[in-house]
Amino acid sequence: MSQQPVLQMQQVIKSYHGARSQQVLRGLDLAVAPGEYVAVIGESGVGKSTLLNLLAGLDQPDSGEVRVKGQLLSALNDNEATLLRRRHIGFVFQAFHVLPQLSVWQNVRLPLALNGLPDDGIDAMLVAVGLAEKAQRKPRELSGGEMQRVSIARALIHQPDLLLADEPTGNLDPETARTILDLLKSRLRATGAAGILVTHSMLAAATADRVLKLTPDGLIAVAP
Ligand SMILES: Nc1ncnc2c1ncn2[C@@H]1O[C@H](COP(=O)(O)OP(=O)(O)OP(=O)(O)O)[C@@H](O)[C@H]1O
Repeated sequence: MSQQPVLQMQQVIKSYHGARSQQVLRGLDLAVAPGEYVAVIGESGVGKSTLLNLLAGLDQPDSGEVRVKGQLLSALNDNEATLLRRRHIGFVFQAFHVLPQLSVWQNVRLPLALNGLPDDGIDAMLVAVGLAEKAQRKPRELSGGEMQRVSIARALIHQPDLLLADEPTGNLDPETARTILDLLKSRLRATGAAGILVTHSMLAAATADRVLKLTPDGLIAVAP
């Protein structure tokens, strides 16, 4: 990889110590180049959410390194980790997580406001995701597919380097899911962000450039 990876994991180990201890990730390595779109599939309980939480700096590995834009996450304090996440990462979730009291336009503006950036590009982004005419609507007036369009627009408006998508089409019917996956890919391409799509669905994963299967033995490349 000639450019510095936007995301790099090296020998990441993560265990949980509940009623019984369980090592979920056992020495994971992953590098994602700027602009690359990678899907991670894997069976329920194998550790996909655990992996995403580590990538987002929301949890810490027992050992090993996670770097975002070259910055070692474990070297950052909580405030620095929040700032890195806010500025450089966008999130899309299965449950949308749009704020119900804000309009579509205000939801999309949030990352700009949080980063102290000007309100530029919101209208163009809403056109790009097909929501220009619904800018003043509240989320309760939207369909599931429309809500996911809002969250894609919100995840990319501040031009993050990395987008993390956790089962983004899990709540959508197959036809809407297909449209949303196509939109996600085209918006990633348009903004130049790298993407990590975590999904159960091989059909969804096949829209990415590279598909990795998370297994108890690590990440294994599979043909898209
Ligand atoms: N906070 C926690 N404490 C203890 N065990 C946990 C915790 N979070 C996850 N686990 C366990 O770690 C394993 C991996 O969970 P994780 O949620 O990462 O899997 P997943 O691949 O995302 O699953 P799914 O596809 O069903 O969402 C599971 O066995 C789960 O029970």
